[in-house]
Amino acid sequence: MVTKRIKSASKSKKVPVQPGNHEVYGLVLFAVALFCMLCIYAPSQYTGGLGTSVRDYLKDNLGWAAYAIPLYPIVYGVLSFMEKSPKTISRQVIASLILLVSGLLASNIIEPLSGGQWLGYITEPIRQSISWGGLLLPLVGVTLGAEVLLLLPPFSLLIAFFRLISERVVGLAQTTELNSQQRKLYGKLRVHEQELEALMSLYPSAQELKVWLTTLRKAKVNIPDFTPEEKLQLEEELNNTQELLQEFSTKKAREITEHLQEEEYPLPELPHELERPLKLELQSAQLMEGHRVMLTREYNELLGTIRKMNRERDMNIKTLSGNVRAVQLRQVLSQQESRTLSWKQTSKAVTAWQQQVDIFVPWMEFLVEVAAHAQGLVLDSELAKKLTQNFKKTLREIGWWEKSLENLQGSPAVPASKNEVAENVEFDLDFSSLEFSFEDPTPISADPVPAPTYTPPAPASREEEETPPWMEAEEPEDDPAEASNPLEPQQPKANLKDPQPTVGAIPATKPTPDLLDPIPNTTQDRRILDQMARERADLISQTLSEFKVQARVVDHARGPTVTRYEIEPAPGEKISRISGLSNDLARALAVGGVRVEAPVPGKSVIGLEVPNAEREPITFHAAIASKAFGDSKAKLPIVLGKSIDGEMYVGDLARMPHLLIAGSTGSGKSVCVNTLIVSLLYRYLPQELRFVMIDPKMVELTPYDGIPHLIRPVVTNPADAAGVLLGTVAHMERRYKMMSQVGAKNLEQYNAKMRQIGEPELPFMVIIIDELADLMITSPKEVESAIMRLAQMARATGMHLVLATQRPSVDILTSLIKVNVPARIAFAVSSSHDSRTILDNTGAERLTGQGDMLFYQPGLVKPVRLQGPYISEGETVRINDYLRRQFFEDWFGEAYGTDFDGVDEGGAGPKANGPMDFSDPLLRQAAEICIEEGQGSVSRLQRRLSVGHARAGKLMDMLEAMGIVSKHQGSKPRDILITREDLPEFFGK
Ligand SMILES: Nc1ncnc2c1ncn2[C@@H]1O[C@H](COP(=O)(O)OP(=O)(O)OP(=O)(O)O)[C@@H](O)[C@H]1O
Repeated sequence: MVTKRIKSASKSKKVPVQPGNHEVYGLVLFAVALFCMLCIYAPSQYTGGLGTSVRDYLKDNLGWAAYAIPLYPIVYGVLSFMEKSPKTISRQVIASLILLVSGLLASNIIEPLSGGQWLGYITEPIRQSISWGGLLLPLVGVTLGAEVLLLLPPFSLLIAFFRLISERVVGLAQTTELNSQQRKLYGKLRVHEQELEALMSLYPSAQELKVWLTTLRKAKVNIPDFTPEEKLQLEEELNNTQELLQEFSTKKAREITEHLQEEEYPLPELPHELERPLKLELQSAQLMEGHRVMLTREYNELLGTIRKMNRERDMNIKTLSGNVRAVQLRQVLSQQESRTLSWKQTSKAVTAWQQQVDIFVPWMEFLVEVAAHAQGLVLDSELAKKLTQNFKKTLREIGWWEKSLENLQGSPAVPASKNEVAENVEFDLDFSSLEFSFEDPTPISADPVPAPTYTPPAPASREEEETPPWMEAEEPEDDPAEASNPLEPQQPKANLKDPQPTVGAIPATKPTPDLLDPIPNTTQDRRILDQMARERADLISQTLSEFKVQARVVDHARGPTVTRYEIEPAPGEKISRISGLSNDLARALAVGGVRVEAPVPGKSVIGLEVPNAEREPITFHAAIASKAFGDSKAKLPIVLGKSIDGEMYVGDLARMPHLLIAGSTGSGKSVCVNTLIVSLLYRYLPQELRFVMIDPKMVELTPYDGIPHLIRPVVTNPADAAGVLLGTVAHMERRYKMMSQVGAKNLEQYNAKMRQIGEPELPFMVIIIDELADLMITSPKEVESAIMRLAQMARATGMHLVLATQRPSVDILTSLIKVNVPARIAFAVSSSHDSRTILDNTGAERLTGQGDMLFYQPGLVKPVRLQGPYISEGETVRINDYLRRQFFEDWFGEAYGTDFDGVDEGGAGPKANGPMDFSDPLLRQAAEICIEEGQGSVSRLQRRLSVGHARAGKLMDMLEAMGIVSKHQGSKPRDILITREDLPEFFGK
């Protein structure tokens, strides 16, 4: 239509050219053009009144287009002179007019009336209503002008443009779809590849794995060239491979399970002689009683270790019973391997324990005879002397002492039974007539007594295991058996000093430092150390100058694990040049690695941390004896470690308010977790602080089982952990409600109000998870969301989280967890990537292990390097044994213990109590415990039987129903209504 219009327009503009007239037309047109040019282009003083009016009129109405007007008469004038038809140029003229109008429209929309008044009538309403959107109109005009010029159908350019856009969009969508299919394939391939690599690392000789892996890798390279059909085919093949992999893993799992089922860790048996205390009025019997207690405790420890191994094995079998992947196979295999190793040590310890028991048991009978003998007291005092001098040696000489007893003058009192003697022996002897000389081994009779021939048993290896690492290199003095033998009389002495019973309940008190090993004397020769440091400083300066770095060592600070050399760069020298030389510096100093801290906070120097040739041991005992811990005002003080500047860092878990501990295996996490726990145990009674401990590895936290601070037994099954965490979240919400009811904003305010009205206060709660990865693998969503809720909200309620993991990967330390757990401890890791995952910073890859850590919490400029204190297994066992015997009025456990029993699988709430089940195998034991302790307490049962609060509660209800304990009497423990002798009536013989 537009072309038609253009054609008709060109027809209407037809200029008749007559021969001879064309010059006239030409002249007229030139005259018009000249007039227009004069009016429009010339300055106003040359144009006169008419010219100025014409120019003003044109400029006002046409804007800048007025300057183009003279061109048109000139063009047509030229055509006339050349006798050409105006038709030849009309199309271009029309096109130029359309473009001109479009231009005017555009400029009017951009700047009002810059394109003249006439078009302003059209553009003004457009501009006011759609502003710059009105530019679309001139744009259409421009395309129209171009189409006229290029002889194209109207709007064809616009149509072509939109078609192009549509095609591009469609093309892009198609490519995206293609890419996403490809990406999916790559993703699947990667998953299979990882699984295959993991399986191959476990079974390197499995040929089929190699073949599958090669095929997969080839396919991966060729994917871009695959047709869609080939891609579909590949997808199918991948599904098949997945099945094959599953079959392979299941087969291997079956094989491992068969081995696991054969794995047996027999429990040692406690001879019945050791079960009852030695109640003899003899000095030597008191010493021996101490030894009996120690043997029983060792037995319990061994039992604990072996049961743990059996439990771990059962867990392994359970893990392998479902659909297994390489990660589970690896976990089970590595646990099996470490179990085999630890069984080697445990079985040695069992043999050593058995040998000690074999030596000890005859003594119990012998002491009864001594007590029964008329002149036994003489022998007793000498025996006690010898035992105090050298317990182990004396113990081995029972033959000699038996002979001595036989040779004693006077006759035995011949008791009716040995037990009677034990209970009622009375001595009425005159020793003045007796003349004995017990100068060892002088026989007391004329007959020579043969020297003891007993060969002492090999010393138990337990003590060796517990030797702190810094003592490893030291040679034992004289007789190693002597030095580390538990038969030495420290234990009996301690028991003699301790007026409290070795079994049964004692009131809750904080543990005393004497339960810890003595602080070792480690004074190192300062002068030698300074000399060494100076030599190293010279070496550093020399190495720097060899690399043409202008810097010098200005000072040094010797920490327990590393020495920090402070380097001052010359003006203009870049820090990066010095940090870039860390490997060269490590080589020059002949150390494994150095860490550069640039700059040292608060100083204008660069710190170069170089491992010390010899570590300074930091013991937990020394740490809690420090001023920093003693004077700490922290609400929840935890010993973290000693800094390079020699300062003991004591953190406040309440302020952190949650802590993440990560590092590779063997770097010191468990020791650190232990020191954190024991720090709190030294500060708080169970009424003031309670723990929830989750330990899927079943090794690290289980020694705490049974201590009164635990609100429930240590959770070792990852499947239960999510439920317990949800229960903990529910308890937190309960605390919020309780706080809001009394208008308290936090635990401190709540407890202050409770104190005022004489109501019991709520304890702090510390939730410890050692190993987070195991939980995140079992039920990642539940665990993550429970941790999130606790981390975000628990602070005000006095509940704090400590999370430990040896897998610092992003699927375990998710960004959500990291955001909500701001305080971190990083132990040695293998790569800077791992360090970044933990600390969002590099550096942990340069740590030296054995408790060397980087600690960060909000408020610190950067992570601080600390050496964590060491606490041995023996020390924790001693503290736990001490705490296990404690009794306290556990109103909190009675009231809220069930919150922590976990929730049913359906998440319906705490596990239901259910009907009374008098067939509970622990019922008799529960009754015995109550009788032994002289009172009935649910929390005591819970701890001593290692059961949940709900089950302990049920046991107590049953005891009440049977008439063994009295009814619940408010805050007082229940009375016991029967004696031990009555027990057979209830439970049979
Ligand atoms: N603070 C410390 N001081 C001295 N030695 C330490 C310290 N912490 C750990 N060690 C040494 O490192 C060993 C391993 O420590 P630990 O068991 O705590 O490592 P871990 O990181 O928990 O390992 P895993 O993850 O395998 O359980 C300890 O047996 C001890 O010899």
